[in-house]
Amino acid sequence: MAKSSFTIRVPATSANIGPGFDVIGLSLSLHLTLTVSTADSEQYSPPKITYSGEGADEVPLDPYKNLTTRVALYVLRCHSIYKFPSNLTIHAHNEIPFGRGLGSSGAAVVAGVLLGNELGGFNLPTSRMLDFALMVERHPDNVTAALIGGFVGSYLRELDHAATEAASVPLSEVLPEYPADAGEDWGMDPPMPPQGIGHWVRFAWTSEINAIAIIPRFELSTAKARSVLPQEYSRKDLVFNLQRLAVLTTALGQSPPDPELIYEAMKDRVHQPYRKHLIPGLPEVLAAVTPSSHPGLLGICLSGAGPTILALAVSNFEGIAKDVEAVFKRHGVDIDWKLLQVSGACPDLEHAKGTCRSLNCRFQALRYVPVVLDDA
Ligand SMILES: Nc1ncnc2c1ncn2[C@@H]1O[C@H](COP(=O)(O)OP(=O)(O)OP(=O)(O)O)[C@@H](O)[C@H]1O
Ligand SMILES: N[C@@H](CCO)C(=O)O
Repeated sequence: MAKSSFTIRVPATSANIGPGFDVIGLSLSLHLTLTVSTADSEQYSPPKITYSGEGADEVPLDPYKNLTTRVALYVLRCHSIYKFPSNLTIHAHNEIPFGRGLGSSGAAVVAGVLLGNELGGFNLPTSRMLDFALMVERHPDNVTAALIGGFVGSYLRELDHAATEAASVPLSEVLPEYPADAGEDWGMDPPMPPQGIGHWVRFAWTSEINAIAIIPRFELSTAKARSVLPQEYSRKDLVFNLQRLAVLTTALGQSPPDPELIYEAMKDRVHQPYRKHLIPGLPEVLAAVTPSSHPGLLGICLSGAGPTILALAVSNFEGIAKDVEAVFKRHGVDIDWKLLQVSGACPDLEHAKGTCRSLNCRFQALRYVPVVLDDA
């Protein structure tokens, strides 16, 4: 009886970093880890999921409802495999809090793509795996940083008419909640992702910069936080963000990092001002903690769609976190905080393309890159 097992580990991510709305993301040292095994047997038995850690009390354990396994099944079905392998067991251990702006859904989606790829033995290139992830989570910043690792910028290619249609299918058709007893008789084939939807580059990251995640104890869904954004922006506000984004992507790779440059470059006028009423205390938090009031701080912003605050700093981590906590407390919001590391940029071309999966990469920080480890 053949038996195989493997582990998939995908990092949390922080998107936007101030001015880079839907463009830049960082992978962070909190993980979603799947421990997977399959075993051949004469009789088919359906997948069994167990789950521990963040979200354990709310995540569905039915493989046809769970986000990660639905994504894996989508990848399998796109390759004409209509059911999970027999005797599949998955234990998910999750350190990424749900709905806080730390990319929990992006990590779950990327884990699903890696799982589908591994179960099917497809050996898909990274760019193709990103296509699948982008059919599910349609802004590229979290999923690209989760898949590639490090400090990453990405854009979506302008698709031709047919590809635009293919990529615009409603999520419910990409990921229907399959009835568990439907067997292979699904009706429609799933929509194939167009080729080469997302493109990315990994920026340099200075290893002395750490990330403080100050995490309010309430959830804010990305969908809700996106629904409050305007459809149009003034030229003034767009130029404000573009100027800062251009500086930020290089400034965070320079050693020693320059607090004056980075603090200003992490300001934003595209999403944070519109989200402030969803996060009590946000404007005060952003105004109260500066490099002059808190030496060691480089910059501060909303992490992803919030409500987590991301402070980048080289020292004084606890002092910064405690003062943000005090501001939130005045607004009746309790928080938890974590000191996290960001993966760095490896100058090796293979790594820069995101194809390196080595755990022994000499660039220490690459250990946060998502990995599939063969435990067999
Ligand atoms: N490990 C997981 N397994 C299954 N479902 C998950 C997992 N992680 C997240 N989800 C689903 O994703 C939802 C959270 O997604 P949402 O996009 O609102 O927030 P987020 O990804 O944590 O934040 P952001 O996108 O701003 O960084 C959860 O409520 C849950 O339904
Ligand atoms: N760029 C996205 C990230 C959400 O995770 C947003 O801010 O809505």
